[in-house]
Amino acid sequence: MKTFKRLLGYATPLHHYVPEYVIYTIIGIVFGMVNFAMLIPLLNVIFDQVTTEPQVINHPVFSFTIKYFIDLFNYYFYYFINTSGSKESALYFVCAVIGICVTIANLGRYMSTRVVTRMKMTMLSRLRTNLYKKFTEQSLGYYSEKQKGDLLSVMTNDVQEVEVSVVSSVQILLRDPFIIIGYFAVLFYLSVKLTLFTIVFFPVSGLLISYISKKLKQKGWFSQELLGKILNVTEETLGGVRIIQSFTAAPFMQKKFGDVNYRFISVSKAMFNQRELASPVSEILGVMVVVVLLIYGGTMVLHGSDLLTGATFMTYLVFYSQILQPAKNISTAITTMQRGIVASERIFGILDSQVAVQEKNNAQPVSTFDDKIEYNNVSFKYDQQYVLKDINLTIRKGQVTALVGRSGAGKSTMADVLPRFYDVNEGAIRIDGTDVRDLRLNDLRALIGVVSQEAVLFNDTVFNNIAFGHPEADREAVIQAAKIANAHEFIEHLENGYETSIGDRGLKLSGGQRQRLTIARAIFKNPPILILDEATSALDTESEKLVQSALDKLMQNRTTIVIAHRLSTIQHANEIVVMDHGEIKERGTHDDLLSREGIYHKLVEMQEFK
Ligand SMILES: Nc1ncnc2c1ncn2[C@@H]1O[C@H](COP(=O)(O)OP(=O)(O)OP(=O)(O)O)[C@@H](O)[C@H]1O
Repeated sequence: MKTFKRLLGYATPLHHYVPEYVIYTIIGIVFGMVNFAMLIPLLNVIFDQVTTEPQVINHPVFSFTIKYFIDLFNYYFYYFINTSGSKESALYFVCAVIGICVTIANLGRYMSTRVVTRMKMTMLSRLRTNLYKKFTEQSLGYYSEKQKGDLLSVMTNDVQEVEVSVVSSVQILLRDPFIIIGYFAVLFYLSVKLTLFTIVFFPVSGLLISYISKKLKQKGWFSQELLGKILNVTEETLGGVRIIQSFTAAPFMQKKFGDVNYRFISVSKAMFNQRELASPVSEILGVMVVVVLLIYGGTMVLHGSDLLTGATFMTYLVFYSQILQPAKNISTAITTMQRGIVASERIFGILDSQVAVQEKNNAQPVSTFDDKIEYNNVSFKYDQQYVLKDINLTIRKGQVTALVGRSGAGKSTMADVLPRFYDVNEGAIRIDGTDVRDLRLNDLRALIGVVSQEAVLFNDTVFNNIAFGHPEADREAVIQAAKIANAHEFIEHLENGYETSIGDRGLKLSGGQRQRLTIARAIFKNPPILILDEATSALDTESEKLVQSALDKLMQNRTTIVIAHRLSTIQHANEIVVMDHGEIKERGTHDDLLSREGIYHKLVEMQEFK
């Protein structure tokens, strides 16, 4: 219930929808009922129950009661017979009333669905927006624990499930009980005795029918498990065709598959047959109920009860049949609602997840970097094991610091803790003496530019990729950045220049072009501190040169931490920090370190650097 209330909260303010919805729904129900009520005069006319003798009926005095409207109808009914002297004109009149009522009833229903659609769309759009916002704000640690597919599935499937199950169930639960109440009121009006009988009989039979059909439907989703087995055997086979063939094991595998397949087929057959039984069984039971009603009510009519005429009884049956569908709808809505609630809980699970890296309430603004970055006794772990152990490092303004070491040594982690993609577990990182955790998060990140190995670009124009996050940026500044990054020339040759859309993740560009665009993006941002993760994959010499010279220009006049893979970068670094198993093992310049014949020396010997 709490989840449900919270979901409705996403459609607020409810008063924008509820009164309108109630009015349209009532119009739909009332005119729908009037429509069926027209059966009585219609049947009476057709079966000759109406005399053409002139009748004196006075125009009723207005009051907001059912009686007034019945009297008004009767007034006109006989008015037409009296003036034309034929019953046909009454028939036309009744048909005209039916036509008008059907139109109004359907208009009411249509308008009410429009209100629901409006409310539904508001709710779904807000849910999606909030999820997306959370995805952009959630810290990186969260994403290493969660599967991307699961998160996407929440954004698509679960939101859709809420749409299908919760919203349509709510629509039914807000409408169909009123329909049932309304129709029961009319049933009482038509025959109290028969309705008292129905009222006892209806819920008992309804529950019985829904119980039996649910039992039949429920059985057997275990065949999903068998389907899984079929997939497993197939996957195993596809991965091992070579082995299967070389061991001439095809017949063996075919038999293995055949067994699983046979079991799946027989279980599925039984399951489908049983499921299909639900519908005829409930239909037969439903008709039985009507048959009992027919016998009971029919006997009343045959015995000439004053209370029930033939036409009234038939109308009664029509009204009664109209109750069955909403009753079924309500029972299905309650079950489907459960599914929707489970889906919403998954959505709320994400929305409620704690963001590990948060800004302090009294965080300090910062806009410049003046002196140094310090790692003071920094230790960090993702899970159990420390990945950074008691790191102490000072990087002075304007310096290039190269981080080198074997794969898994902790270089990327060193870089990631600076812009607070993760918070350190022990020690502190300070920028100009202030702990990064005391700074405003956006200010801190504005100081730092990140150029990663993988050129991450977005499906947008070249311009928007360079001026990422600043669509209003000055065109000249963007072009200038592209020029410095050696990208201007190739951009000019693109179909629409800076307005060319670069496709999904920049697939329309070459590897080197993508990298130069990411460099242009960093140049445009113009941060004082740069974290550069050098690409390891080789480009062709021409492209490599362009990228390298772009990088050199990017690094000019900046403080750079580079996860270095190129000897040229390392040689020019002011300090090389050699990491191993999360610790700084050696530091110094290239020549220093070579002469020490330690880890660095080995790395160079093993040609780890290009
Ligand atoms: N998100 C994560 N969750 C858990 N452990 C991680 C995560 N990222 C990295 N690690 C582990 O932390 C250690 C250091 O990883 P890191 O990526 O910092 O090394 P690296 O020196 O940059 O390696 P490479 O040169 O291969 O990128 C590794 O043992 C790695 O398995």
